[in-house]
Amino acid sequence: MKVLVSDNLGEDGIRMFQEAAGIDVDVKTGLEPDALKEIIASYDALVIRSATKVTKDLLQAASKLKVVGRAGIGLDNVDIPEATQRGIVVMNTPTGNVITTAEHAIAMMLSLTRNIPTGTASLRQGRWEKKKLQGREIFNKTLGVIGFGKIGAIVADRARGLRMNVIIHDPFVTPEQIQKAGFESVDLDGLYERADYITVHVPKLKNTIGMLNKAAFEKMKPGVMIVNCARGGIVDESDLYEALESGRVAGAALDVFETEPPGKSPLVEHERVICTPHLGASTREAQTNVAVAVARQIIDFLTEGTVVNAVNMPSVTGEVLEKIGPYLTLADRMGCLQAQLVRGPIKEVVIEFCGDFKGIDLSPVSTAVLKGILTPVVKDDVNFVNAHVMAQQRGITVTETSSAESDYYVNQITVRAISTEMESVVSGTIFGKKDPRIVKIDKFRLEMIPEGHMALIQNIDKPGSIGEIGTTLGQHQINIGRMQVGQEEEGDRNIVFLTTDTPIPEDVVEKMRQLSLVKTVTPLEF
Ligand SMILES: NC(=O)c1ccc[n+]([C@@H]2O[C@H](COP(=O)([O-])OP(=O)(O)OC[C@H]3O[C@@H](n4cnc5c(N)ncnc54)[C@H](O)[C@@H]3O)[C@@H](O)[C@H]2O)c1
Ligand SMILES: O=C(O)CC[C@@H](O)C(=O)O
Repeated sequence: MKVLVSDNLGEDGIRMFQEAAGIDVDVKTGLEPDALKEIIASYDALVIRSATKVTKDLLQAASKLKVVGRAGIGLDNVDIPEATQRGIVVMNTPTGNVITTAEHAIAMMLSLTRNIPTGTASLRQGRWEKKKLQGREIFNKTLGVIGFGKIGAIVADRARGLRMNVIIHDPFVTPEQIQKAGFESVDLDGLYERADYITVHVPKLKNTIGMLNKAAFEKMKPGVMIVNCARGGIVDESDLYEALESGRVAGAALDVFETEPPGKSPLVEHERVICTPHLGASTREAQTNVAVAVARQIIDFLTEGTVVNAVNMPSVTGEVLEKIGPYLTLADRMGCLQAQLVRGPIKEVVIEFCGDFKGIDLSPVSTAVLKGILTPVVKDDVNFVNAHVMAQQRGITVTETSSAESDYYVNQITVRAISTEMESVVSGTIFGKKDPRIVKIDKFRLEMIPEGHMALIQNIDKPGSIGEIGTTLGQHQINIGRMQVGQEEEGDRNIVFLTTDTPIPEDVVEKMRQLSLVKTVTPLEF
């Protein structure tokens, strides 16, 4: 078996590959995409960090490749759908660098509030600026932590040790879980109003890009300090620059950037901004942890077939996978749909299998539902191995039931998601041999293909209602690829599913919400 390590990997990991029986390892870092494409066909495994781009083009040339392993968390640089399509397992190491990154966020906050980098630079230029560089104590100040996942929870804990008042905003973790950890759960506006320091620890998702923007800065306490050691783009860089200039934001500490490296930007050069070049995970300890973890996972996979921390596959044989594959896709999409339909943190998930599932192992299918529910919230952190544990840690109870009866279809999966605010029920089945379809949402029957950019619209079933939706989208040059209409079993409402060629921008969604016969509009992404 041949392993290619194409990004810098901790020595301990490389040594493990060298010492593993039956494995040959080549370390070739910094290759241009074409050079990598030329050699990839002879490798069974590829080990990366963030520099190598595992594109569709590269995967097409990777005829022997069985596994891609990321030493670290982020998989933004891997075309996961294409890898899945080709049966290539994609793994990451979701826990090895979380302490290190949390410590970096704390270090950045302290350095910022005490002007340490500026003081160093000023001394190097022969100045002694005690008055100008006076700082602020963090004792008794309020730290707002956005995102109470692995890193956010450690940051909160360390800040408590520094005697800060820590408040948390995470709409996907129940307030009880946050209180159980000893912190106060608040809504986002409450956090903006009260926090002296704000640190973000959310994944980069459609709804977290630009989360800290002009509107958010305007709600914050004047003089707030911002820390971003999560992902570039979660804090809008040009809005941050303006907020620094206006004085609303007193300082910012950035480890990550919209474009990396950011080059010479006015933000990076701003005197009240301190920066590091994506060093959050860069400690000897974390790099050893992730290198050892990825090496162990890949060696075990190549020699024993064991799958650990795969984001795109459960631990089953190829033969079983062929049978359950369509159900895994269906379950994942149903979970993903529920995550987008449900308001408030989900407390309970009930998965019902009805009808004939002969020869199908249903436990990975349930896991796929949970993975689908959690992916829009935690992105690459959830996989087939940890989905159940992660659900449990978030206070989500999971129940499975099965019965031989199914009303409309040979078999049907129903997922009930119950949050603090509502209950949503979605049913799905497989059409033909492998085509997932959502066949019921609450009281509406339909046949929806869950893929691409979509919108779910509830409207009054009257002539003209669908026309006004089409006209609004047409006015904004948004092409409708597919439209499905579902009728309420009893009542006067319709449910309309649109698939569009491009995502529907927020302002157009707002316009659709204003239409006279439209009740609700929910944009969806699969
Ligand atoms: N700087 C670095 O080198 C470095 C290293 C590791 C991780 N990271 C980044 O740090 C971030 C956090 O990583 P993690 O391992 O703690 O992730 P995690 O998945 O464990 O936690 C993310 C948390 O964010 C919450 N969340 C999702 N959407 C939210 C929203 N709109 N508002 C508030 N909370 C929301 C989720 O519920 C979850 O609890 C990620 O962006 C990750 O990529 C950066
Ligand atoms: O490999 C790195 O240094 C980036 C680490 C981090 O952003 C991750 O996603 O794990």
